[in-house]
Amino acid sequence: MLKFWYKEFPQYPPDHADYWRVRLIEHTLLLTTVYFLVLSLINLFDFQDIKYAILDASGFIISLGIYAGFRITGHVNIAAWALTLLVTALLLLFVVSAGGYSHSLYWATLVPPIAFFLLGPHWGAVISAVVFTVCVALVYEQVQQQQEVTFGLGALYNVVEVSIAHILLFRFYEGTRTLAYQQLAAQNVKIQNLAERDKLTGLYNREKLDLKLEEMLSTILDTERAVTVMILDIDHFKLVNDSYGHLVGDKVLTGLAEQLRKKMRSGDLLARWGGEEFVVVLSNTTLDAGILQAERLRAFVAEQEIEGKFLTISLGLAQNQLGDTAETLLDRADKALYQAKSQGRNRVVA
Ligand SMILES: Nc1nc2c(ncn2[C@@H]2O[C@H](COP(=O)(O)OP(=O)(O)OP(=O)(O)O)[C@@H](O)[C@H]2O)c(=O)[nH]1
Repeated sequence: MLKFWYKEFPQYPPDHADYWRVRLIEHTLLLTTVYFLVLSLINLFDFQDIKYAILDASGFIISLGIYAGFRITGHVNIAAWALTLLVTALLLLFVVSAGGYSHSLYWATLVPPIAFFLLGPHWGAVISAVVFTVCVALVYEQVQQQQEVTFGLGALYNVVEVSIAHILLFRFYEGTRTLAYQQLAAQNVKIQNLAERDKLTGLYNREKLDLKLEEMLSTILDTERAVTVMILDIDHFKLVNDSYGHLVGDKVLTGLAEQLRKKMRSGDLLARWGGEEFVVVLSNTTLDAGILQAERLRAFVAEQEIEGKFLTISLGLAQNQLGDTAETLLDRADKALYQAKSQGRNRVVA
Protein backbone atom coordinates (compact mmCIF):
# COMPACT_ATOMS: atom_id res chain seq x y z
CA MET A 1 0.00 0.00 0.00
CA LEU A 2 2.75 2.46 1.01
CA LYS A 3 4.81 1.53 -2.04
CA PHE A 4 1.80 2.22 -4.23
CA TRP A 5 1.27 5.58 -2.58
CA TYR A 6 4.86 6.78 -3.01
CA LYS A 7 5.13 7.05 -6.77
CA GLU A 8 8.56 7.34 -8.39
CA PHE A 9 8.55 10.16 -10.91
CA PRO A 10 11.22 9.67 -13.61
CA GLN A 11 11.39 13.47 -14.05
CA TYR A 12 12.54 13.77 -10.41
CA PRO A 13 15.54 11.41 -10.05
CA PRO A 14 17.33 11.27 -6.66
CA ASP A 15 19.77 14.02 -7.63
CA HIS A 16 16.96 16.41 -8.66
CA ALA A 17 16.41 19.46 -6.44
CA ASP A 18 12.72 18.52 -6.01
CA TYR A 19 13.23 14.81 -5.26
CA TRP A 20 12.70 15.17 -1.52
CA ARG A 21 9.91 17.74 -1.92
CA VAL A 22 8.01 15.15 -3.99
CA ARG A 23 8.41 12.65 -1.13
CA LEU A 24 7.29 15.30 1.34
CA ILE A 25 4.18 16.13 -0.71
CA GLU A 26 3.26 12.45 -1.02
CA HIS A 27 3.85 11.90 2.67
CA THR A 28 1.88 14.96 3.80
CA LEU A 29 -0.97 14.05 1.44
CA LEU A 30 -1.05 10.55 2.90
CA LEU A 31 -1.19 12.07 6.36
CA THR A 32 -3.96 14.57 5.51
CA THR A 33 -6.03 11.98 3.61
CA VAL A 34 -5.94 9.47 6.47
CA TYR A 35 -6.39 12.17 9.09
CA PHE A 36 -9.39 13.83 7.48
CA LEU A 37 -11.04 10.43 6.96
CA VAL A 38 -10.48 9.38 10.57
CA LEU A 39 -11.59 12.79 11.91
CA SER A 40 -14.77 12.81 9.87
CA LEU A 41 -15.63 9.31 11.17
CA ILE A 42 -14.92 10.37 14.76
CA ASN A 43 -17.07 13.48 14.36
CA LEU A 44 -19.84 11.51 12.71
CA PHE A 45 -20.02 8.52 15.02
CA ASP A 46 -18.43 9.65 18.26
CA PHE A 47 -19.54 13.27 18.53
CA GLN A 48 -22.52 13.06 16.09
CA ASP A 49 -21.40 16.44 14.81
CA ILE A 50 -22.47 16.61 11.17
CA LYS A 51 -20.95 20.05 10.58
CA TYR A 52 -17.40 18.99 11.44
CA ALA A 53 -17.88 15.57 9.85
CA ILE A 54 -18.69 17.30 6.54
CA LEU A 55 -15.71 19.67 6.96
CA ASP A 56 -13.34 16.74 7.47
CA ALA A 57 -14.94 14.66 4.73
CA SER A 58 -14.36 17.50 2.27
CA GLY A 59 -10.73 17.65 3.45
CA PHE A 60 -10.47 13.93 2.76
CA ILE A 61 -11.94 14.26 -0.74
CA ILE A 62 -9.84 17.30 -1.66
CA SER A 63 -6.66 15.59 -0.36
CA LEU A 64 -7.38 12.57 -2.53
CA GLY A 65 -8.12 14.90 -5.48
CA ILE A 66 -4.78 16.73 -5.04
CA TYR A 67 -3.01 13.40 -4.77
CA ALA A 68 -4.62 12.09 -7.98
CA GLY A 69 -3.81 15.33 -9.80
CA PHE A 70 -0.23 15.20 -8.58
CA ARG A 71 0.21 11.58 -9.65
CA ILE A 72 -1.08 12.38 -13.14
CA THR A 73 0.69 15.71 -13.75
CA GLY A 74 3.67 15.46 -11.39
CA HIS A 75 3.44 19.22 -10.92
CA VAL A 76 5.27 19.86 -7.65
CA ASN A 77 4.51 23.57 -7.16
CA ILE A 78 0.79 23.26 -7.80
CA ALA A 79 0.52 20.25 -5.46
CA ALA A 80 2.55 22.03 -2.73
CA TRP A 81 0.36 25.15 -2.91
CA ALA A 82 -2.92 23.23 -3.16
CA LEU A 83 -2.02 21.07 -0.17
CA THR A 84 -0.82 23.97 2.00
CA LEU A 85 -3.90 26.07 1.19
CA LEU A 86 -6.22 23.13 1.82
CA VAL A 87 -4.72 22.38 5.23
CA THR A 88 -4.56 26.06 6.18
CA ALA A 89 -8.13 26.82 5.07
CA LEU A 90 -9.68 23.81 6.78
CA LEU A 91 -7.73 24.28 10.00
CA LEU A 92 -8.65 27.97 10.11
CA LEU A 93 -12.28 27.16 9.43
CA PHE A 94 -12.27 24.66 12.27
CA VAL A 95 -10.41 26.88 14.73
CA VAL A 96 -12.60 29.94 13.98
CA SER A 97 -15.86 27.99 14.14
CA ALA A 98 -14.76 26.49 17.47
CA GLY A 99 -14.03 30.04 18.66
CA GLY A 100 -10.56 28.93 19.68
CA TYR A 101 -12.03 26.92 22.57
CA SER A 102 -11.36 23.31 23.60
CA HIS A 103 -7.69 23.49 22.65
CA SER A 104 -8.74 23.84 19.00
CA LEU A 105 -5.98 26.46 18.62
CA TYR A 106 -3.50 23.63 18.92
CA TRP A 107 -4.42 22.62 15.35
CA ALA A 108 -2.93 25.88 14.06
CA THR A 109 0.55 24.67 15.10
CA LEU A 110 0.40 22.21 12.21
CA VAL A 111 0.46 25.02 9.66
CA PRO A 112 4.13 26.14 10.01
CA PRO A 113 5.75 22.71 9.45
CA ILE A 114 3.56 22.05 6.42
CA ALA A 115 3.87 25.57 4.95
CA PHE A 116 7.64 25.87 5.59
CA PHE A 117 8.49 22.35 4.37
CA LEU A 118 6.40 22.63 1.23
CA LEU A 119 6.64 26.30 0.23
CA GLY A 120 9.97 27.38 1.69
CA PRO A 121 10.94 30.15 4.12
CA HIS A 122 9.17 33.11 2.47
CA TRP A 123 5.65 31.76 1.99
CA GLY A 124 6.03 29.54 5.05
CA ALA A 125 6.50 32.68 7.15
CA VAL A 126 3.66 34.59 5.48
CA ILE A 127 1.09 31.80 5.84
CA SER A 128 2.13 31.00 9.41
CA ALA A 129 1.91 34.69 10.35
CA VAL A 130 -1.63 34.91 8.93
CA VAL A 131 -2.78 31.82 10.82
CA PHE A 132 -1.22 32.90 14.12
CA THR A 133 -2.68 36.39 13.76
CA VAL A 134 -6.13 34.78 13.58
CA CYS A 135 -5.27 32.73 16.67
CA VAL A 136 -4.21 35.84 18.57
CA ALA A 137 -7.45 37.56 17.56
CA LEU A 138 -9.46 34.61 18.81
CA VAL A 139 -7.67 34.60 22.15
CA TYR A 140 -8.15 38.34 22.41
CA GLU A 141 -11.86 37.81 21.92
CA GLN A 142 -11.89 35.11 24.59
CA VAL A 143 -10.15 37.48 26.98
CA GLN A 144 -12.73 40.20 26.24
CA GLN A 145 -15.63 37.83 26.82
CA GLN A 146 -14.16 36.50 30.08
CA GLN A 147 -16.27 33.38 29.79
CA GLU A 148 -15.84 30.51 32.15
CA VAL A 149 -14.16 27.70 30.24
CA THR A 150 -15.10 24.06 30.60
CA PHE A 151 -13.27 21.23 28.90
CA GLY A 152 -14.95 18.26 27.23
CA LEU A 153 -13.64 15.14 25.57
CA GLY A 154 -13.14 17.21 22.38
CA ALA A 155 -10.29 19.12 24.02
CA LEU A 156 -8.51 15.88 24.80
CA TYR A 157 -9.05 14.60 21.24
CA ASN A 158 -7.68 17.86 19.80
CA VAL A 159 -4.45 17.64 21.77
CA VAL A 160 -3.92 13.92 21.09
CA GLU A 161 -4.68 14.17 17.35
CA VAL A 162 -2.44 17.19 16.77
CA SER A 163 0.39 15.65 18.80
CA ILE A 164 0.31 12.47 16.69
CA ALA A 165 0.27 14.52 13.47
CA HIS A 166 3.30 16.50 14.68
CA ILE A 167 5.26 13.38 15.55
CA LEU A 168 4.47 11.79 12.17
CA LEU A 169 5.38 14.96 10.24
CA PHE A 170 8.65 15.64 12.03
CA ARG A 171 9.62 11.96 12.11
CA PHE A 172 9.25 11.86 8.33
CA TYR A 173 10.96 15.21 7.83
CA GLU A 174 13.98 14.19 9.91
CA GLY A 175 14.10 10.85 8.04
CA THR A 176 14.19 12.60 4.64
CA ARG A 177 16.77 15.11 5.87
CA THR A 178 19.07 12.29 7.05
CA LEU A 179 18.58 10.35 3.82
CA ALA A 180 19.20 13.44 1.72
CA TYR A 181 22.38 14.12 3.67
CA GLN A 182 23.61 10.54 3.22
CA GLN A 183 22.83 10.75 -0.48
CA LEU A 184 24.81 13.98 -0.75
CA ALA A 185 27.75 12.52 1.19
CA ALA A 186 27.81 9.46 -1.10
CA GLN A 187 27.73 11.72 -4.16
CA ASN A 188 30.61 13.78 -2.76
CA VAL A 189 32.70 10.63 -2.33
CA LYS A 190 31.89 9.66 -5.94
CA ILE A 191 32.83 13.09 -7.25
CA GLN A 192 36.02 13.12 -5.18
CA ASN A 193 36.96 9.69 -6.53
CA LEU A 194 36.31 10.87 -10.09
CA ALA A 195 38.53 13.89 -9.49
CA GLU A 196 41.47 12.15 -7.87
CA ARG A 197 41.38 8.51 -8.92
CA ASP A 198 42.35 6.82 -12.14
CA LYS A 199 39.20 5.21 -13.53
CA LEU A 200 40.82 1.99 -14.73
CA THR A 201 43.00 1.02 -11.75
CA GLY A 202 41.43 3.02 -8.93
CA LEU A 203 44.86 4.38 -7.99
CA TYR A 204 45.54 8.10 -7.49
CA ASN A 205 45.75 9.97 -10.79
CA ARG A 206 48.55 12.27 -11.82
CA GLU A 207 46.92 15.46 -10.50
CA LYS A 208 46.35 13.95 -7.07
CA LEU A 209 49.90 12.57 -7.00
CA ASP A 210 51.31 16.03 -7.78
CA LEU A 211 49.25 17.58 -4.99
CA LYS A 212 50.21 14.92 -2.43
CA LEU A 213 53.88 14.99 -3.36
CA GLU A 214 53.96 18.78 -3.26
CA GLU A 215 52.35 18.64 0.18
CA MET A 216 54.90 16.09 1.35
CA LEU A 217 57.85 18.11 0.05
CA SER A 218 56.61 21.35 1.57
CA THR A 219 56.61 19.78 5.04
CA ILE A 220 60.25 18.74 4.70
CA LEU A 221 62.34 21.70 5.79
CA ASP A 222 65.75 20.03 5.58
CA THR A 223 67.18 17.11 3.60
CA GLU A 224 67.39 14.97 6.75
CA ARG A 225 64.00 13.51 5.92
CA ALA A 226 64.30 11.76 2.63
CA VAL A 227 61.62 11.11 0.05
CA THR A 228 62.39 8.88 -2.87
CA VAL A 229 60.18 8.59 -5.91
CA MET A 230 60.23 5.78 -8.41
CA ILE A 231 58.60 5.79 -11.78
CA LEU A 232 58.02 2.34 -13.17
CA ASP A 233 57.06 1.47 -16.68
CA ILE A 234 56.00 -1.87 -18.17
CA ASP A 235 58.47 -3.09 -20.78
CA HIS A 236 57.17 -3.55 -24.31
CA PHE A 237 53.59 -3.03 -23.21
CA LYS A 238 52.62 -2.03 -26.73
CA LEU A 239 53.24 -5.66 -27.72
CA VAL A 240 50.54 -6.80 -25.24
CA ASN A 241 48.03 -4.41 -26.79
CA ASP A 242 49.03 -5.28 -30.33
CA SER A 243 48.97 -9.05 -29.75
CA TYR A 244 45.96 -9.46 -27.43
CA GLY A 245 43.97 -6.28 -27.83
CA HIS A 246 43.32 -3.22 -25.71
CA LEU A 247 40.91 -4.95 -23.31
CA VAL A 248 43.54 -7.48 -22.28
CA GLY A 249 45.99 -4.58 -22.01
CA ASP A 250 43.58 -2.90 -19.60
CA LYS A 251 43.32 -6.06 -17.51
CA VAL A 252 47.11 -6.29 -17.34
CA LEU A 253 47.29 -2.70 -16.08
CA THR A 254 44.63 -3.43 -13.44
CA GLY A 255 46.38 -6.66 -12.45
CA LEU A 256 49.74 -4.93 -12.09
CA ALA A 257 48.16 -2.13 -10.04
CA GLU A 258 46.76 -4.83 -7.72
CA GLN A 259 50.20 -6.43 -7.30
CA LEU A 260 51.84 -3.06 -6.64
CA ARG A 261 49.20 -2.23 -4.03
CA LYS A 262 50.14 -5.39 -2.14
CA LYS A 263 53.75 -4.26 -1.91
CA MET A 264 53.08 -0.75 -0.59
CA ARG A 265 53.92 0.22 2.99
CA SER A 266 51.56 2.51 4.85
CA GLY A 267 52.68 6.08 4.22
CA ASP A 268 53.83 5.32 0.67
CA LEU A 269 51.90 6.73 -2.27
CA LEU A 270 50.97 4.83 -5.38
CA ALA A 271 49.59 6.49 -8.50
CA ARG A 272 49.07 5.85 -12.17
CA TRP A 273 51.15 8.47 -13.89
CA GLY A 274 50.10 7.85 -17.45
CA GLY A 275 49.46 4.98 -19.90
CA GLU A 276 51.60 2.11 -18.55
CA GLU A 277 53.58 4.18 -16.09
CA PHE A 278 53.13 4.15 -12.33
CA VAL A 279 54.71 6.25 -9.60
CA VAL A 280 55.57 5.12 -6.10
CA VAL A 281 56.51 7.73 -3.51
CA LEU A 282 58.51 6.24 -0.67
CA SER A 283 58.30 8.43 2.40
CA ASN A 284 61.23 8.54 4.85
CA THR A 285 63.36 6.56 2.42
CA THR A 286 66.85 7.39 1.17
CA LEU A 287 67.90 6.67 -2.38
CA ASP A 288 69.96 3.60 -1.33
CA ALA A 289 67.03 2.10 0.56
CA GLY A 290 64.77 3.01 -2.37
CA ILE A 291 67.04 1.17 -4.83
CA LEU A 292 66.83 -1.96 -2.68
CA GLN A 293 63.04 -1.73 -2.65
CA ALA A 294 62.90 -1.06 -6.36
CA GLU A 295 65.06 -4.15 -7.06
CA ARG A 296 62.74 -6.23 -4.88
CA LEU A 297 59.70 -4.85 -6.71
CA ARG A 298 61.25 -5.48 -10.12
CA ALA A 299 62.03 -9.11 -9.19
CA PHE A 300 58.59 -9.57 -7.65
CA VAL A 301 56.73 -8.31 -10.74
CA ALA A 302 58.84 -10.48 -13.04
CA GLU A 303 57.66 -13.55 -11.10
CA GLN A 304 53.95 -12.67 -11.23
CA GLU A 305 51.68 -14.15 -13.83
CA ILE A 306 49.29 -11.35 -14.80
CA GLU A 307 46.50 -12.28 -17.22
CA GLY A 308 48.52 -15.35 -18.19
CA LYS A 309 51.59 -13.26 -19.01
CA PHE A 310 54.93 -12.57 -17.41
CA LEU A 311 55.99 -8.95 -17.65
CA THR A 312 59.05 -7.01 -16.72
CA ILE A 313 59.27 -3.42 -15.56
CA SER A 314 61.94 -0.72 -15.70
CA LEU A 315 62.32 1.73 -12.85
CA GLY A 316 63.81 5.21 -12.52
CA LEU A 317 64.50 6.64 -9.04
CA ALA A 318 65.35 10.01 -7.56
CA GLN A 319 65.64 11.34 -4.02
CA ASN A 320 64.54 14.80 -2.96
CA GLN A 321 67.06 17.65 -2.75
CA LEU A 322 66.68 21.03 -1.13
CA GLY A 323 64.27 23.23 -3.06
CA ASP A 324 62.77 20.35 -5.03
CA THR A 325 59.22 20.63 -6.31
CA ALA A 326 57.09 17.65 -7.33
CA GLU A 327 57.88 18.51 -10.93
CA THR A 328 61.69 18.66 -10.58
CA LEU A 329 61.82 15.48 -8.49
CA LEU A 330 59.62 13.51 -10.88
CA ASP A 331 61.60 14.88 -13.81
CA ARG A 332 64.86 13.42 -12.41
CA ALA A 333 63.17 10.07 -11.81
CA ASP A 334 61.80 10.15 -15.35
CA LYS A 335 65.28 10.76 -16.77
CA ALA A 336 66.57 7.78 -14.76
CA LEU A 337 63.72 5.68 -16.17
CA TYR A 338 64.72 6.72 -19.68
CA GLN A 339 68.23 5.43 -18.96
CA ALA A 340 66.86 2.15 -17.60
CA LYS A 341 64.95 1.70 -20.87
CA SER A 342 67.93 2.56 -23.05
CA GLN A 343 70.24 0.28 -21.07
CA GLY A 344 68.09 -2.73 -22.01
CA ARG A 345 64.97 -2.57 -19.73
CA ASN A 346 64.04 -4.80 -16.74
CA ARG A 347 66.38 -2.81 -14.52
CA VAL A 348 66.61 -0.07 -11.91
CA VAL A 349 68.48 3.19 -12.49
CA ALA A 350 68.84 5.93 -9.89
N1 LIG B 1 45.25 -1.18 -22.84
C1 LIG B 1 45.73 0.04 -22.60
N2 LIG B 1 46.81 0.47 -23.22
C2 LIG B 1 47.31 1.68 -22.94
C3 LIG B 1 46.68 2.55 -22.04
N3 LIG B 1 47.37 3.70 -21.99
C4 LIG B 1 48.42 3.56 -22.83
N4 LIG B 1 48.39 2.34 -23.42
C5 LIG B 1 49.30 1.76 -24.40
O1 LIG B 1 50.59 1.62 -23.85
C6 LIG B 1 51.48 1.48 -24.94
C7 LIG B 1 52.74 2.25 -24.68
O2 LIG B 1 53.63 1.98 -25.70
P1 LIG B 1 55.10 2.53 -25.72
O3 LIG B 1 55.13 3.93 -25.20
O4 LIG B 1 55.64 2.30 -27.09
O5 LIG B 1 55.85 1.68 -24.66
P2 LIG B 1 56.20 0.14 -24.59
O6 LIG B 1 55.61 -0.67 -25.70
O7 LIG B 1 55.83 -0.33 -23.21
O8 LIG B 1 57.74 0.12 -24.79
P3 LIG B 1 58.80 0.53 -23.68
O9 LIG B 1 58.17 1.37 -22.65
O10 LIG B 1 59.86 1.28 -24.47
O11 LIG B 1 59.35 -0.75 -23.14
C8 LIG B 1 50.75 1.96 -26.21
O12 LIG B 1 50.41 0.84 -26.99
C9 LIG B 1 49.49 2.60 -25.64
O13 LIG B 1 48.39 2.44 -26.51
C10 LIG B 1 45.49 2.07 -21.40
O14 LIG B 1 44.84 2.74 -20.57
N5 LIG B 1 45.04 0.82 -21.70
